Amino acid sequence: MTKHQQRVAEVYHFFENKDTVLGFRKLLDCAMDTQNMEIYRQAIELTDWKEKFPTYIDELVEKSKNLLQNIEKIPVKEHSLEKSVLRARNILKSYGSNRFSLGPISVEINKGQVYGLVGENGNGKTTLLRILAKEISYNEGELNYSFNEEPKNDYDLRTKLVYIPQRTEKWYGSLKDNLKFVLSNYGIPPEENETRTLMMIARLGLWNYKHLKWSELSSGYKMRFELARTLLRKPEILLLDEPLANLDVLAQQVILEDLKSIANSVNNPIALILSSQQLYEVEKVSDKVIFLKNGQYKDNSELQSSENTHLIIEIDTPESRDRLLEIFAALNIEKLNFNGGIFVAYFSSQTQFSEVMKALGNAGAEIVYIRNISSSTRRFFVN
Ligand SMILES: Nc1ncnc2c1ncn2[C@@H]1O[C@H](COP(=O)(O)OP(=O)(O)OP(=O)(O)O)[C@@H](O)[C@H]1O
Repeated sequence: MTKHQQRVAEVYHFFENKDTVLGFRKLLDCAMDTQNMEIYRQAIELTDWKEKFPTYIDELVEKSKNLLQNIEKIPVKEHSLEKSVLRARNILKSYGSNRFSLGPISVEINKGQVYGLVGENGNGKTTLLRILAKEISYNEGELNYSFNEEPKNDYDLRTKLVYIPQRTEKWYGSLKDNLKFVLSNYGIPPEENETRTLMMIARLGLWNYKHLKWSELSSGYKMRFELARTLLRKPEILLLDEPLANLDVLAQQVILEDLKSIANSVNNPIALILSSQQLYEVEKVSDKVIFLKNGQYKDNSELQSSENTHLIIEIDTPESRDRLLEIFAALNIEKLNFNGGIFVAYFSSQTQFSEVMKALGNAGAEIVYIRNISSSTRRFFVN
């Protein structure tokens, strides 16, 4: 099975289970991979129909499966993912005006991979992203890229290597016209421009917003517009600074799922690094999570090492420390820290998470939430 066939099979599975929300977005990904304008037109028509009749689920499943049959027939060229597209070695950066210094940092990423960049405010996330994007200089180290083709000039480099800051600039006119303008700069003929633009609008969930102006969009949709504008230019490396800021939890999960899926495109995969404060959400989609503290680098591969086998549990509970210690007395508890309203309990590696939950349940403890953070980058924050 080719990767395209696998992705198509996955979408069939979604529709067979009537999971049309994520299924439809994945259907559009498969459609996009074909780079076939007839398929694009069919996908656009279906999106328009779906938005007009949002409650006709059975018909949507039927129509989507028909489109999938057409998509399946189109051969999709698979892009090799073997070579890293960005390699940074021992990067060091200090700002002359203050004592902050970043590094040494070494990062390597392939297309199709997603890296999350986390850390508290002011620990160097933006600085690192801007260095990797060649927007600011560094003092020491090496930074190399392997694009499909050597960039011809700075504009070409900025097409392949894109950094989207947290606050983006205001634009004028309608969302759709702004997107069409991007492709017209690349000399795409009008009919194809219209089709590619509408396809991108459909894929990024902007269908009902396409005629709106900048001031009429919420910040989440402004970010989606920025992504659409960038993706039309087919970047190879995408660096996003806090794309989840200002989004509600559901919107965060949706955009992360979308980003992961888009980065994993069969014929146009992207290496994606995004910074965020939303650790758990980012962890779910990331191939690697990088943690910065005072400019120093750590990543989640350290958490898999043999010295790090403790069971560490985060518990939000109104119970007192003494009460928790009593509940956990028989469970080899080593340490119980109170951290910003939440307890962090450290157990030996022999203790199982299920035993901890059982002990809490048997004692009738009141729990707001409980999470096993043993292999989460969250450990770097609480230590
Ligand atoms: N142009 C600059 N000149 C001097 N110092 C700077 C400059 N830009 C950032 N800094 C300092 O570098 C440090 C790291 O900042 P940076 O913006 O990279 O952190 P961050 O992790 O992205 O923070 P946040 O989560 O708040 O966006 C901070 O101490 C900041 O004051």
